[in-house]
Amino acid sequence: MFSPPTLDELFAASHVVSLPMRTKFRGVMEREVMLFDGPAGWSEFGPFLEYGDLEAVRWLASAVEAGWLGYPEPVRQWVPINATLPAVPVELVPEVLGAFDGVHTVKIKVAEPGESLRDDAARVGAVRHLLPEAKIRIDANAGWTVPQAVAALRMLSVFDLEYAEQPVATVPEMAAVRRAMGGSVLIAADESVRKVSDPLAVARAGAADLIVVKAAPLGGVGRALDIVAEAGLPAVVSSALDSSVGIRTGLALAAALPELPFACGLGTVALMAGDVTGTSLLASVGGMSVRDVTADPDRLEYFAAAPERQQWWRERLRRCQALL
Ligand SMILES: O=C(O)CCC(=O)C1=CC=C[C@@H](O)[C@@H]1C(=O)O
Ligand SMILES: [Mg+2]
Repeated sequence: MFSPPTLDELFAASHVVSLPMRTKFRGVMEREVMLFDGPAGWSEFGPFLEYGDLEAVRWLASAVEAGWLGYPEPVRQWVPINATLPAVPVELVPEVLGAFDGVHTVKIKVAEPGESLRDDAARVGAVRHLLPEAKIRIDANAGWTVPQAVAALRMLSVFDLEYAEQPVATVPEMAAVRRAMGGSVLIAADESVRKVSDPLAVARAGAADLIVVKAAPLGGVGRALDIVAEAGLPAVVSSALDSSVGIRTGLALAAALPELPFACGLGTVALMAGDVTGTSLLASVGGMSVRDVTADPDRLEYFAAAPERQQWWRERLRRCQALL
């Protein structure tokens, strides 16, 4: 029987770092996470700062599973990876994509607050121009209403989209967009899987063609594998903007899924200007080999968060551990 770590064991294994970003992503220029040096390997607890404890506790379950139990047997040793393009101005597109090696698939953020469909079309068009053969997927992070999504997808489909991720917020809205598009653009569910009490509702409602799965928000690799099996839909593994330690967990999920029909969004360390290891998990020639990651003590010290932020994370850990 697995006996989970006590709070004292978690405290003793923990390190809080603040990693600088190269490009603003989710509106932030730095990513704070807590890492654990667990008996089964390094693991990451990095719910975004604004998340409440009930959501954050799933990220802790994932970190405990990874650090104290380890990962399931991989069924593949290499995972195809997409480049991720934040909602940057068009003139920055070549530079941001230049950080990714061997780009066959690009995920582009669209529907950013304060931006217009014209900005989205310019960004997607710039990628299509730069990479005529690449697969292009877009992610609206629920930024559109149903009519806006239908209009946007009709317009952006001229650039040939692999799929559109979370165009709208709710499951019924996702179903409405999917119906309206009639299969001309595939619909992927992200927030409708990872931020809801029932991650299978979207599949049951026939509201998506595929699901995006992220190990930490779903409570770990084991639970994510179960969700994919039960959903019965193709799955894309993606990151939560993690350090290489957290990416390792996503990689374990991608490596263990019986089918992996899409490139995975695990290349996001390329968007960061600092990492906890000198051998970052970065894609090369469009993919990543499955391997372990160890945090480097010098980097943990160099990127250590300010004392008051460490305290904030310890309080969060205390509250979430009580909810596990
Ligand atoms: O899937 C990818 O290409 C990268 C990961 C990614 O886009 C995300 C990571 C973390 C938070 C999210 O806002 C975002 C997403 O919505 O998928
Ligand atoms: Mg998404």
